[in-house]
Amino acid sequence: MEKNLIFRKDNCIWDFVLLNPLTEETFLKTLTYRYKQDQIYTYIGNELVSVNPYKNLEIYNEQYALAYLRNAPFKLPPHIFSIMSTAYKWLKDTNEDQCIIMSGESGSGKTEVFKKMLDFLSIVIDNQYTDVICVKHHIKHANVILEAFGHAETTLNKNSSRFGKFLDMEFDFKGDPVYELLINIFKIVAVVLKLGNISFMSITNIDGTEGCTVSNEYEVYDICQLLGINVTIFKTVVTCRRVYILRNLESSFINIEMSADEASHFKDCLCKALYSRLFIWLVKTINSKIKSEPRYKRRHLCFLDMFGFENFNKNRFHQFVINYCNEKLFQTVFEANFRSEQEEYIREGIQWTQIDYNGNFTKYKFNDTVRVYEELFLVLDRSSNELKDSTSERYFMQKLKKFNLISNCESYSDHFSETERLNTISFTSFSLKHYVCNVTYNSFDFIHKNSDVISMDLSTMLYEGTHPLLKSLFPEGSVEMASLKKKPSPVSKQIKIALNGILRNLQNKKLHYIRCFKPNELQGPHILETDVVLNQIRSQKIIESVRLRRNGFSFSLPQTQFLNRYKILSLKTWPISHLSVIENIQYLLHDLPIPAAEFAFGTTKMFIRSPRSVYELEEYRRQRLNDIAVIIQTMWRTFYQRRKFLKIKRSQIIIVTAWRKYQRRKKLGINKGKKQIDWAIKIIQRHYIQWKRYQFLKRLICELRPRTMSPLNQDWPSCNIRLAETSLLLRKLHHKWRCQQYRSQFNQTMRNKMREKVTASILFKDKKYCYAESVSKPFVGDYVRLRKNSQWKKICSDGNDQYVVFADIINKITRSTGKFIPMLLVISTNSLIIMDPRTLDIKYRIPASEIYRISLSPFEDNIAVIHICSGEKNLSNSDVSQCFSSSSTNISSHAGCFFVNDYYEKGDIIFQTSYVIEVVTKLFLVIQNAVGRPSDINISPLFNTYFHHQIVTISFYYVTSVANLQSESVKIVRRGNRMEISILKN
Ligand SMILES: Nc1ncnc2c1ncn2[C@@H]1O[C@H](COP(=O)(O)OP(=O)(O)OP(=O)(O)O)[C@@H](O)[C@H]1O
Repeated sequence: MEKNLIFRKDNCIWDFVLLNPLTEETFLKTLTYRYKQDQIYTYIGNELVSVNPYKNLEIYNEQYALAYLRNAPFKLPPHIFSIMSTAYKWLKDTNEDQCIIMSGESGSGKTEVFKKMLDFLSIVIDNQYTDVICVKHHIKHANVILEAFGHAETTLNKNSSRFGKFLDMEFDFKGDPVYELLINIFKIVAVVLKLGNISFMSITNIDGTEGCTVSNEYEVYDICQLLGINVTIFKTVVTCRRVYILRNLESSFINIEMSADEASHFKDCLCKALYSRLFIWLVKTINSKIKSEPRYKRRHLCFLDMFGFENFNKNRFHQFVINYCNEKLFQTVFEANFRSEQEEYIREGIQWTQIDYNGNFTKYKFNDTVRVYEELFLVLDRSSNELKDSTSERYFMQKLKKFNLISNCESYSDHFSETERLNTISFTSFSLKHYVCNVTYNSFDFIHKNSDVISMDLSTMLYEGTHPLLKSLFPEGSVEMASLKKKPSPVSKQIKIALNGILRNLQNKKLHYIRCFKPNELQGPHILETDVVLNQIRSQKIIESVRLRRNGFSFSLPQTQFLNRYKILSLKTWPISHLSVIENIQYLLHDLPIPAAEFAFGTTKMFIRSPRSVYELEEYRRQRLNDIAVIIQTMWRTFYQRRKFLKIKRSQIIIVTAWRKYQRRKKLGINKGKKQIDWAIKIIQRHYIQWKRYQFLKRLICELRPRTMSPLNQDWPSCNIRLAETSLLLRKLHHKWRCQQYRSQFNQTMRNKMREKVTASILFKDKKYCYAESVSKPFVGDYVRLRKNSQWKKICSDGNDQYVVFADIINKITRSTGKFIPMLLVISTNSLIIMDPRTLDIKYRIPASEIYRISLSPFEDNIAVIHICSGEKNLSNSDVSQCFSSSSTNISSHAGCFFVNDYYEKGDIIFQTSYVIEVVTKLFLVIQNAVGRPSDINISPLFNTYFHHQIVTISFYYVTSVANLQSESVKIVRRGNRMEISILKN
């Protein structure tokens, strides 16, 4: 269910199929209850019953449309959007055209349903195509225009359709409509209105004959101006009748003046002709504009909104035609719904108990009434052709009697009928038995309205007008047509052709029914008149429909089509199965999570009982199609990549072959002359370089011998560029040798100092502004004493262990956090001790084996401490000296101290130790970057290193407060000359 969409609480049943017991009373009670709750829609299986609310309900907005589009119909309360959504989805998913039929009396809400459905479509149809947006507007605009022209107020409905709508929308394969629309003309409407204002005045001519004249001439001028016709001709045509006479074998026309009444009647005919022809032209124009090119087969979604059944006090030709359409439509729907469906069950061998749909209407026979209509139309057409005075209804009635074809039918009765002889039915009236009720029609004007003919003079006058539409509206006015004397087809014929066309159109479509009910005759909200509704329940055979839906099936498909459509839902039937269709369907049904009772096998078809099962089946199919789409995608990608790979492989083979070929050719001595020259060049080069090297070594011996042994001496003779590499190696070797010579002079104390200098150099070189200056200064070792006014203190020195105190760091930490008193941090090879500087109480002790291997203090100006140690193994002196000798870093004196007592793996130490020094230096930068500027964030990192050949992992701890030791690990991997450092959070 959609977010933020609140459906009204609905405790009553949604589907009349579930009604128990099923009687007119229970049906009416449920309908009334739901209507009072504003639940105006209820299902009968896959049909919908709608009761006109006569008030606006907030259930037709975009949110509702999308909710019904996205959800299964049975998940949400009944709604027209649900019917619409089902039809739309079927249209997209199957090749079947869909048609939604709205049926019901005049004022039951059919047109509103139609409009809401268009709203639904305009919401759900994809907006990305500008054509589609255009179409949506066109549909709406066309509907507004057609409503404006074709609706009128009647006693049954304030906005009653006077025309039937059959909207046939073509959809392309993407489910978007593919047509456009164009309309507009108002001048003629203005003429019709103005004609209505014209009145006639009786006059007596000089010869004593009666005539008439237009009393409000200004209207005539307006009309003539709008239509572009001559005023004098107009006045003559509307007041005189031209009569053809034959005198002394000579024919001529004379004008006979009409009385005021005659002229007024004539004017009304003109009005009607103008309006009706304009409307027909409008519909034709819209149809021709919206018709798409029949390039390929598209799917159709149709809506049939017929004018509703009408029964007034006086029923004329209009009602006669409207009710014919209703009768015929109802017969078709009824046939499709009851007769053909039940016949199909029997034909297909489905166990079926016949439903008696004649029920209360045994006296009424559809076919009878429709047949009577057909014959009445026939008589009407003949009468129209024969009759010169087209206003005589008596003539029509006599004709009916004369033909005497229909008077024996039960559905028909008139003045002459036995049953009606004693009744009050007038001579000019006849009565027909309709599926809704008996209706008495007055045949007055039937012939005239059916023939829809206007005088030749009028047609000619209008045809010759300058208004661009008149020629198309009155083509019979042209000289050519006039000579043919061709009359337009009678209305009855036009109606029959149009209706039969529509009904034929319905035959191949899946029909969806919306049965509209009118709740009351007052046309107001909140009132449900039992009699009014009961009559509709009976006339529409609703109870029988519910019974049919309850016992029948909502959906059927030929077995092969059923299998083809749903076989993807079982692995036994898809992709390939060699079983028979029936066996496959049986396997398929077995694998489906839908009860078997929902399906029935006919001899050639499969039947599915409830709409819910059909929907579920479709949902499963849709999901499965998605899965299959993924499989196809994957397979395509695999195929595509493999094809690419094979192409690359082939190219590689071609390149390698070519290369080998080239090598072979080279080896076989092709281009021999060039090879010899190359060889000679190489020999000469080699001799030259040997000579140069000799010269260089000689110079080295001379130049380096008298020099001092100081490792600080950077002098080195220059050399030829080809000897640069050799020169560098020699220089390094020489430097090592000089360092060794230099160190061999040291005693243990000096050695220790030197180690500290080296560490200080690692830490501060290129980082401290005073570094360069401090290099040559001897390292004193006791920097505590160097610091005046500090709380620093050398605590003790016991045996091989030495302690470094850097209270300033602690001081700074505690000052910045504001939580702790100044502390002393003591780092030894065995432990880290934090002490109160005033009392020298040990506050915190961490065993060295657990915490650190290298500790580093990078903060205070002149302080840097690197302490490399291990609880496991001490380094021998030779190891240490080897370690230092491996370092190319200059040993220098600096404030700070350094201890080396490292664990190493044999054979790796030289490389690894120098590497660690490099690492620590880099690490320092990493930490700086990671935690910010050291002066702001006071941390004291403690490093822990492990050496595993080329991989060094250093864990370091940093103290954000004395009591809070946090740890992180840095993984360092050496790749050639490059070192990759990454921080691993613990
Ligand atoms: N769903 C609805 N919500 C609100 N008002 C409605 C609804 N359906 C119908 N109405 C009201 O009922 C009136 C009559 O409805 P509508 O014109 O659709 O009837 P109809 O069956 O098409 O009649 P006809 O056959 O005479 O054309 C509408 O003008 C409208 O005021």
